[in-house]
Amino acid sequence: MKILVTGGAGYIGSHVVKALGLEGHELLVYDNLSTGHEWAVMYGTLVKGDLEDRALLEKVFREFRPDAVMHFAASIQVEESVRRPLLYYGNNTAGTLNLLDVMVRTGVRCLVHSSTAAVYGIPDVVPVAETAPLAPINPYGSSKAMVEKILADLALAEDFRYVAIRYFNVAGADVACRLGQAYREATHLITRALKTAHGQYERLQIFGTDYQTPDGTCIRDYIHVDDLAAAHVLALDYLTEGGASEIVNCGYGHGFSVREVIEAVAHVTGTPFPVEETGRRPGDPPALVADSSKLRSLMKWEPQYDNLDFIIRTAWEWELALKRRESCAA
Ligand SMILES: NC(=O)c1ccc[n+]([C@@H]2O[C@H](COP(=O)([O-])OP(=O)(O)OC[C@H]3O[C@@H](n4cnc5c(N)ncnc54)[C@H](O)[C@@H]3O)[C@@H](O)[C@H]2O)c1
Ligand SMILES: O=c1ccn([C@@H]2O[C@H](COP(=O)(O)OP(=O)(O)O[C@H]3O[C@H](CO)[C@H](O)[C@H](O)[C@H]3O)[C@@H](O)[C@H]2O)c(=O)[nH]1
Repeated sequence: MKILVTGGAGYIGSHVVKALGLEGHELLVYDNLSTGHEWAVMYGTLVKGDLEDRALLEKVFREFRPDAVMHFAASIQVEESVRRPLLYYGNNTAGTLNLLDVMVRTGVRCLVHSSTAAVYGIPDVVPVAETAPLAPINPYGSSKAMVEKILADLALAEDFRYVAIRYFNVAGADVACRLGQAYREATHLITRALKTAHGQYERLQIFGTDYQTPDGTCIRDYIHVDDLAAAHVLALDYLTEGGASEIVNCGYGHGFSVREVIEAVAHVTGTPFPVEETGRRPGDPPALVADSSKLRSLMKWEPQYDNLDFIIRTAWEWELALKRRESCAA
């Protein structure tokens, strides 16, 4: 199949491009390279373009004529979204509207969409199922919840089907160490902790120790990026086989606190590092853990890397490879 992948030069998108390429699909990656990298696109053609550029987007759709779209392009940081809400509504909500408009006008009817656990806000029940109410507590989550609503309305109005996958906390790197997170500044917990262990940062801050959790720090469901990539391939197969529109959670179903992650990073790297306890980060819910039984039963998703130490080890090996790459380039 011909698949157009927005944001395919980014962290998660590049792992999905790898998985789709291995399946033999023909790929076109549409990415503005704001946080993504040309070297991360292992398969297909890269077109540098922005979701805002509707004319270019439409030209690319008319020339490539995709059978389906996978949509990763977005702004992704919870804390930044609290400071810069318009950036998030613009890039994530309005940007997706542009994409959907072009899809409808060029007759492309299948979409796999990156949604997020942040749409739940502070769920009453954890692990949280897809049926839980949407009550985002930060603009990032709201920008994605709005897209879900737009998708539902569009699927009613048009011959259009989608799978929205609500990812929990994506972590780790390609097991063959060719891909991984590569941002100028790390904000995600595991990457930030690894870079601190490596000496890039003086200390790791724990954002909040007074949450209603067993050790007072936030709990998240950390899922290996290649397991998430596999879920995308399954979602595409599901749509291709005529499956109806669906929303599915993707996580392992158990969480780790910030303190537990820090301990695991120190253990895997063999390098204890300075930690500072500080105040809460705006927009953070106390605990997010997935009930992914729907993804497992409907799409036969069977994760392979449900092991925090393994996830951290792949990210650590990638971090060391990235440092070697940077020092060769310097
Ligand atoms: N990382 C996580 O833990 C996580 C969790 C839940 C959901 N998600 C979602 O997964 C998707 C991918 O996230 P990621 O972690 O790979 O982030 P990322 O920043 O690595 O990837 C985003 C990619 O989109 C591109 N991009 C951004 N805005 C664009 C625009 N306007 N036009 C064209 N390209 C644009 C960037 O250059 C980048 O390559 C996002 O939609 C994000 O909301 C991520
Ligand atoms: O230096 C740090 C970084 C993070 N944290 C804490 O670690 C936890 C995880 O934070 P991340 O920044 O790694 O991830 P988030 O949970 O904020 O968000 C991630 O997962 C969400 C879904 O759960 C979203 O989709 C989002 O895109 C993605 O970045 C949070 O409690 C955060 O406060 C720290 O204590 N110190």
